[in-house]
Amino acid sequence: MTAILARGLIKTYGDLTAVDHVDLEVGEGEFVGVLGPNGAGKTTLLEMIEGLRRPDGGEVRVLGEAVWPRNGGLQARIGVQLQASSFFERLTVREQIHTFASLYGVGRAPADEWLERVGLVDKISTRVEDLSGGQAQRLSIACALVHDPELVFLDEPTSALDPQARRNLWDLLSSINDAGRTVVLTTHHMDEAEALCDRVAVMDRGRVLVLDTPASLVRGLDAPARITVAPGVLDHAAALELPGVAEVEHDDLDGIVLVTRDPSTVLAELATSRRLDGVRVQTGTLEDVFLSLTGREYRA
Ligand SMILES: Nc1ncnc2c1ncn2[C@@H]1O[C@H](COP(=O)(O)OP(=O)(O)OP(=O)(O)O)[C@@H](O)[C@H]1O
Repeated sequence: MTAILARGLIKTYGDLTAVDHVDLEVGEGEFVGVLGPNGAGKTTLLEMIEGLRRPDGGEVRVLGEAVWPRNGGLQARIGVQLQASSFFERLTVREQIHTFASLYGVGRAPADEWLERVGLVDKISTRVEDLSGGQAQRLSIACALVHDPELVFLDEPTSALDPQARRNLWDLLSSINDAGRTVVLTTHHMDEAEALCDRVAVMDRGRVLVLDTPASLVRGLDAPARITVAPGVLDHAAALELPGVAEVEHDDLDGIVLVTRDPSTVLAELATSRRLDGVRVQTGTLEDVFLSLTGREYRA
Protein backbone atom coordinates (compact mmCIF):
# COMPACT_ATOMS: atom_id res chain seq x y z
CA MET A 1 0.00 0.00 0.00
CA THR A 2 1.01 3.59 -0.47
CA ALA A 3 1.63 5.31 2.86
CA ILE A 4 1.69 8.84 1.44
CA LEU A 5 0.37 10.12 -1.84
CA ALA A 6 0.73 13.87 -2.30
CA ARG A 7 -0.03 15.57 -5.60
CA GLY A 8 0.60 19.17 -6.58
CA LEU A 9 0.88 20.49 -3.03
CA ILE A 10 1.12 24.26 -2.77
CA LYS A 11 1.45 26.59 0.21
CA THR A 12 1.96 30.31 -0.12
CA TYR A 13 2.56 32.96 2.53
CA GLY A 14 1.92 36.33 0.90
CA ASP A 15 4.36 36.57 -2.01
CA LEU A 16 6.36 33.58 -0.87
CA THR A 17 5.60 30.15 -2.26
CA ALA A 18 6.87 27.96 0.57
CA VAL A 19 5.84 24.72 -1.14
CA ASP A 20 5.55 24.83 -4.89
CA HIS A 21 3.67 22.02 -6.66
CA VAL A 22 5.19 19.13 -4.76
CA ASP A 23 4.41 15.50 -5.55
CA LEU A 24 5.51 12.88 -3.07
CA GLU A 25 4.76 9.19 -2.96
CA VAL A 26 6.01 7.04 -0.08
CA GLY A 27 5.46 3.29 0.05
CA GLU A 28 4.50 1.44 3.19
CA GLY A 29 7.61 0.43 5.13
CA GLU A 30 9.86 2.95 3.40
CA PHE A 31 12.28 5.26 5.17
CA VAL A 32 12.24 8.57 3.31
CA GLY A 33 14.22 11.70 4.06
CA VAL A 34 13.34 15.22 3.03
CA LEU A 35 16.62 17.02 2.79
CA GLY A 36 17.26 20.68 2.17
CA PRO A 37 18.71 23.90 3.52
CA ASN A 38 16.94 26.34 5.88
CA GLY A 39 13.67 27.62 4.49
CA ALA A 40 13.47 25.02 1.71
CA GLY A 41 9.88 24.22 2.73
CA LYS A 42 10.43 20.87 4.47
CA THR A 43 8.39 21.61 7.61
CA THR A 44 5.55 23.20 5.66
CA LEU A 45 5.40 20.18 3.36
CA LEU A 46 5.33 17.75 6.27
CA GLU A 47 2.68 19.73 8.13
CA MET A 48 0.38 19.59 5.10
CA ILE A 49 0.91 15.84 4.83
CA GLU A 50 0.27 15.40 8.54
CA GLY A 51 -3.03 17.28 8.25
CA LEU A 52 -1.78 20.11 10.46
CA ARG A 53 -1.70 22.77 7.78
CA ARG A 54 -4.23 23.31 5.02
CA PRO A 55 -2.72 23.31 1.53
CA ASP A 56 -3.54 26.13 -0.87
CA GLY A 57 -3.54 23.63 -3.68
CA GLY A 58 -3.12 19.94 -4.35
CA GLU A 59 -4.19 16.91 -2.39
CA VAL A 60 -2.81 14.39 0.08
CA ARG A 61 -3.81 10.91 1.07
CA VAL A 62 -2.14 9.21 4.01
CA LEU A 63 -2.61 5.48 4.66
CA GLY A 64 -5.36 5.58 2.07
CA GLU A 65 -7.33 8.40 3.74
CA ALA A 66 -7.78 12.11 3.12
CA VAL A 67 -5.98 14.21 5.74
CA TRP A 68 -8.05 17.35 5.42
CA PRO A 69 -10.47 18.28 7.00
CA ARG A 70 -8.78 16.98 10.16
CA ASN A 71 -9.17 13.23 10.31
CA GLY A 72 -9.24 11.97 13.91
CA GLY A 73 -9.10 8.28 12.99
CA LEU A 74 -5.93 8.86 11.02
CA GLN A 75 -4.23 10.77 13.84
CA ALA A 76 -4.13 7.57 15.94
CA ARG A 77 -2.31 5.75 13.14
CA ILE A 78 0.41 8.33 12.65
CA GLY A 79 3.05 9.69 15.01
CA VAL A 80 4.21 13.28 14.75
CA GLN A 81 7.24 14.50 16.64
CA LEU A 82 6.29 17.57 18.61
CA GLN A 83 8.49 20.58 18.97
CA ALA A 84 9.85 20.58 22.55
CA SER A 85 7.81 23.71 23.31
CA SER A 86 4.57 21.78 22.86
CA PHE A 87 4.93 19.73 26.06
CA PHE A 88 2.35 19.91 28.80
CA GLU A 89 3.89 22.36 31.26
CA ARG A 90 5.20 21.47 34.71
CA LEU A 91 4.87 17.72 34.23
CA THR A 92 7.76 15.38 34.87
CA VAL A 93 9.16 13.35 32.00
CA ARG A 94 7.27 10.29 33.16
CA GLU A 95 3.99 12.14 33.64
CA GLN A 96 4.41 13.66 30.21
CA ILE A 97 4.73 10.36 28.39
CA HIS A 98 2.04 8.72 30.53
CA THR A 99 -0.32 11.53 29.54
CA PHE A 100 0.41 10.95 25.87
CA ALA A 101 0.06 7.20 26.32
CA SER A 102 -3.32 7.55 28.02
CA LEU A 103 -4.62 9.73 25.17
CA TYR A 104 -3.98 6.78 22.88
CA GLY A 105 -5.15 4.11 25.35
CA VAL A 106 -1.60 2.83 25.85
CA GLY A 107 -0.58 1.44 29.27
CA ARG A 108 2.11 2.88 31.53
CA ALA A 109 4.52 -0.04 31.19
CA PRO A 110 4.99 0.30 27.41
CA ALA A 111 5.29 4.07 27.87
CA ASP A 112 8.10 3.55 30.41
CA GLU A 113 9.83 1.25 27.91
CA TRP A 114 9.98 4.14 25.46
CA LEU A 115 11.76 6.27 28.03
CA GLU A 116 14.29 3.48 28.30
CA ARG A 117 14.67 3.22 24.54
CA VAL A 118 15.44 6.92 24.20
CA GLY A 119 17.79 6.91 27.21
CA LEU A 120 15.74 9.04 29.61
CA VAL A 121 15.36 6.61 32.51
CA ASP A 122 17.49 8.75 34.81
CA LYS A 123 15.32 11.78 34.03
CA ILE A 124 11.87 10.35 34.75
CA SER A 125 11.29 12.70 37.70
CA THR A 126 12.68 15.81 35.98
CA ARG A 127 10.20 18.45 34.88
CA VAL A 128 10.09 18.85 31.13
CA GLU A 129 11.12 22.51 31.33
CA ASP A 130 14.34 21.44 33.11
CA LEU A 131 15.49 19.11 30.33
CA SER A 132 18.40 19.96 28.06
CA GLY A 133 17.60 20.54 24.38
CA GLY A 134 18.73 17.04 23.43
CA GLN A 135 16.79 15.40 26.26
CA ALA A 136 13.64 17.31 25.32
CA GLN A 137 14.10 16.21 21.75
CA ARG A 138 14.40 12.56 22.79
CA LEU A 139 11.26 12.89 24.93
CA SER A 140 9.32 14.39 22.04
CA ILE A 141 10.35 11.43 19.88
CA ALA A 142 9.29 8.94 22.57
CA CYS A 143 5.90 10.72 22.79
CA ALA A 144 5.50 10.48 19.01
CA LEU A 145 6.20 6.75 19.05
CA VAL A 146 4.40 5.70 22.24
CA HIS A 147 1.28 4.41 20.45
CA ASP A 148 3.35 2.42 17.94
CA PRO A 149 2.09 4.33 14.89
CA GLU A 150 2.19 2.86 11.39
CA LEU A 151 3.67 6.03 9.96
CA VAL A 152 6.07 8.32 11.80
CA PHE A 153 6.97 11.92 10.93
CA LEU A 154 10.06 13.43 12.48
CA ASP A 155 11.10 17.02 11.88
CA GLU A 156 14.86 17.34 12.28
CA PRO A 157 14.89 14.77 15.08
CA THR A 158 18.62 14.91 15.71
CA SER A 159 19.24 18.66 15.51
CA ALA A 160 19.88 19.09 19.27
CA LEU A 161 21.64 15.78 19.88
CA ASP A 162 25.30 15.14 20.60
CA PRO A 163 27.07 12.65 18.29
CA GLN A 164 26.51 9.63 20.55
CA ALA A 165 22.81 10.39 21.12
CA ARG A 166 22.47 10.98 17.39
CA ARG A 167 23.88 7.53 16.63
CA ASN A 168 21.60 5.98 19.25
CA LEU A 169 18.59 7.64 17.67
CA TRP A 170 19.66 6.42 14.23
CA ASP A 171 19.68 2.87 15.62
CA LEU A 172 16.26 3.37 17.18
CA LEU A 173 14.75 4.75 13.97
CA SER A 174 16.28 1.95 11.92
CA SER A 175 14.82 -0.63 14.28
CA ILE A 176 11.35 0.92 14.01
CA ASN A 177 11.64 0.86 10.25
CA ASP A 178 12.91 -2.74 10.31
CA ALA A 179 9.77 -3.60 12.28
CA GLY A 180 7.71 -2.41 9.30
CA ARG A 181 6.89 1.18 10.25
CA THR A 182 7.10 3.87 7.60
CA VAL A 183 9.37 6.74 8.59
CA VAL A 184 9.58 10.20 7.05
CA LEU A 185 12.05 12.67 8.43
CA THR A 186 13.38 16.06 7.54
CA THR A 187 17.03 16.78 7.99
CA HIS A 188 19.74 19.28 7.15
CA HIS A 189 22.34 16.57 7.42
CA MET A 190 23.43 14.80 4.28
CA ASP A 191 25.19 12.07 6.25
CA GLU A 192 22.01 11.34 8.17
CA ALA A 193 20.01 11.01 4.96
CA GLU A 194 22.66 8.75 3.44
CA ALA A 195 22.91 6.57 6.52
CA LEU A 196 19.20 6.07 7.19
CA CYS A 197 17.03 6.63 4.18
CA ASP A 198 15.87 4.27 1.44
CA ARG A 199 15.07 7.33 -0.64
CA VAL A 200 15.81 11.01 -0.28
CA ALA A 201 13.81 13.96 -1.58
CA VAL A 202 16.15 16.89 -2.13
CA MET A 203 14.19 20.09 -1.58
CA ASP A 204 15.12 23.66 -2.39
CA ARG A 205 13.00 26.81 -2.56
CA GLY A 206 9.72 24.97 -2.18
CA ARG A 207 10.37 22.32 -4.80
CA VAL A 208 11.39 18.69 -4.66
CA LEU A 209 14.26 18.59 -7.11
CA VAL A 210 14.82 14.82 -7.05
CA LEU A 211 13.60 11.80 -5.16
CA ASP A 212 15.72 8.68 -5.33
CA THR A 213 17.99 6.36 -3.37
CA PRO A 214 21.13 8.06 -2.07
CA ALA A 215 23.25 5.69 -4.16
CA SER A 216 21.38 6.49 -7.40
CA LEU A 217 21.56 10.21 -6.73
CA VAL A 218 25.30 10.00 -6.30
CA ARG A 219 25.74 7.66 -9.28
CA GLY A 220 23.74 10.05 -11.45
CA LEU A 221 26.37 12.71 -10.84
CA ASP A 222 28.82 11.03 -13.15
CA ALA A 223 31.62 12.43 -10.99
CA PRO A 224 35.02 10.73 -11.01
CA ALA A 225 36.15 8.65 -8.05
CA ARG A 226 39.22 9.68 -6.06
CA ILE A 227 41.47 6.88 -4.87
CA THR A 228 44.03 7.94 -2.30
CA VAL A 229 47.18 5.81 -2.00
CA ALA A 230 49.35 6.09 1.11
CA PRO A 231 52.58 8.18 0.84
CA GLY A 232 55.55 6.34 -0.67
CA VAL A 233 53.53 3.57 -2.31
CA LEU A 234 53.52 5.02 -5.83
CA ASP A 235 55.49 7.75 -7.56
CA HIS A 236 53.85 10.22 -9.92
CA ALA A 237 54.96 8.59 -13.16
CA ALA A 238 53.93 5.09 -12.10
CA ALA A 239 50.57 6.44 -10.92
CA LEU A 240 49.88 8.09 -14.28
CA GLU A 241 50.69 4.87 -16.12
CA LEU A 242 48.11 2.83 -14.22
CA PRO A 243 45.23 1.81 -16.53
CA GLY A 244 42.10 3.87 -15.84
CA VAL A 245 43.84 6.79 -14.11
CA ALA A 246 42.84 10.13 -15.65
CA GLU A 247 44.74 12.49 -13.36
CA VAL A 248 47.14 12.33 -10.46
CA GLU A 249 47.11 14.81 -7.59
CA HIS A 250 49.47 15.10 -4.65
CA ASP A 251 48.28 15.43 -1.12
CA ASP A 252 51.15 16.15 1.29
CA LEU A 253 49.46 14.46 4.21
CA ASP A 254 47.61 11.59 2.58
CA GLY A 255 49.81 10.64 -0.38
CA ILE A 256 48.82 10.42 -4.00
CA VAL A 257 45.28 10.81 -5.28
CA LEU A 258 44.30 8.91 -8.42
CA VAL A 259 41.34 10.49 -10.19
CA THR A 260 39.43 7.95 -12.27
CA ARG A 261 36.12 7.16 -13.91
CA ASP A 262 36.98 3.48 -13.77
CA PRO A 263 37.73 2.76 -10.11
CA SER A 264 37.38 -1.02 -10.40
CA THR A 265 40.18 -1.24 -12.98
CA VAL A 266 42.45 1.00 -10.91
CA LEU A 267 41.73 -0.95 -7.72
CA ALA A 268 42.36 -4.25 -9.53
CA GLU A 269 45.73 -2.92 -10.72
CA LEU A 270 46.62 -1.80 -7.21
CA ALA A 271 45.64 -5.21 -5.87
CA THR A 272 47.75 -7.05 -8.45
CA SER A 273 50.81 -4.99 -7.56
CA ARG A 274 50.09 -5.39 -3.80
CA ARG A 275 49.56 -1.68 -3.22
CA LEU A 276 46.07 -1.81 -1.75
CA ASP A 277 47.01 -1.33 1.93
CA GLY A 278 45.67 1.96 3.29
CA VAL A 279 43.85 2.86 0.08
CA ARG A 280 40.82 5.17 0.47
CA VAL A 281 38.10 5.52 -2.16
CA GLN A 282 35.85 8.58 -2.32
CA THR A 283 32.90 8.92 -4.65
CA GLY A 284 30.38 11.78 -4.84
CA THR A 285 28.24 12.76 -1.88
CA LEU A 286 24.76 14.21 -1.55
CA GLU A 287 26.49 17.59 -1.16
CA ASP A 288 27.76 17.17 -4.72
CA VAL A 289 24.25 16.20 -5.82
CA PHE A 290 22.84 19.42 -4.33
CA LEU A 291 25.55 21.47 -6.01
CA SER A 292 24.91 19.90 -9.37
CA LEU A 293 21.13 20.43 -9.07
CA THR A 294 21.15 24.01 -7.83
CA GLY A 295 24.56 25.40 -8.76
CA ARG A 296 24.97 26.38 -5.11
CA GLU A 297 27.06 24.87 -2.33
CA TYR A 298 24.96 23.05 0.24
CA ARG A 299 24.83 24.98 3.53
CA ALA A 300 22.89 23.28 6.29
N1 LIG B 1 3.54 30.70 9.13
C1 LIG B 1 4.34 31.25 8.23
N2 LIG B 1 4.14 32.50 7.78
C2 LIG B 1 4.94 33.04 6.85
N3 LIG B 1 6.01 32.42 6.30
C3 LIG B 1 6.26 31.18 6.70
C4 LIG B 1 5.46 30.52 7.70
N4 LIG B 1 5.96 29.28 7.90
C5 LIG B 1 7.02 29.16 7.08
N5 LIG B 1 7.22 30.29 6.37
C6 LIG B 1 8.27 30.52 5.35
O1 LIG B 1 8.16 29.49 4.41
C7 LIG B 1 9.45 29.05 3.98
C8 LIG B 1 9.60 27.57 4.24
O2 LIG B 1 9.66 27.36 5.64
P1 LIG B 1 9.80 25.91 6.29
O3 LIG B 1 9.81 26.08 7.76
O4 LIG B 1 8.80 25.01 5.70
O5 LIG B 1 11.25 25.49 5.74
P2 LIG B 1 12.22 24.36 6.27
O6 LIG B 1 12.81 23.74 5.05
O7 LIG B 1 11.50 23.47 7.21
O8 LIG B 1 13.32 25.22 7.02
P3 LIG B 1 14.18 24.84 8.31
O9 LIG B 1 15.14 23.79 7.87
O10 LIG B 1 14.86 26.12 8.63
O11 LIG B 1 13.23 24.38 9.38
C9 LIG B 1 10.46 29.89 4.75
O12 LIG B 1 10.89 30.94 3.92
C10 LIG B 1 9.67 30.41 5.93
O13 LIG B 1 10.16 31.65 6.35
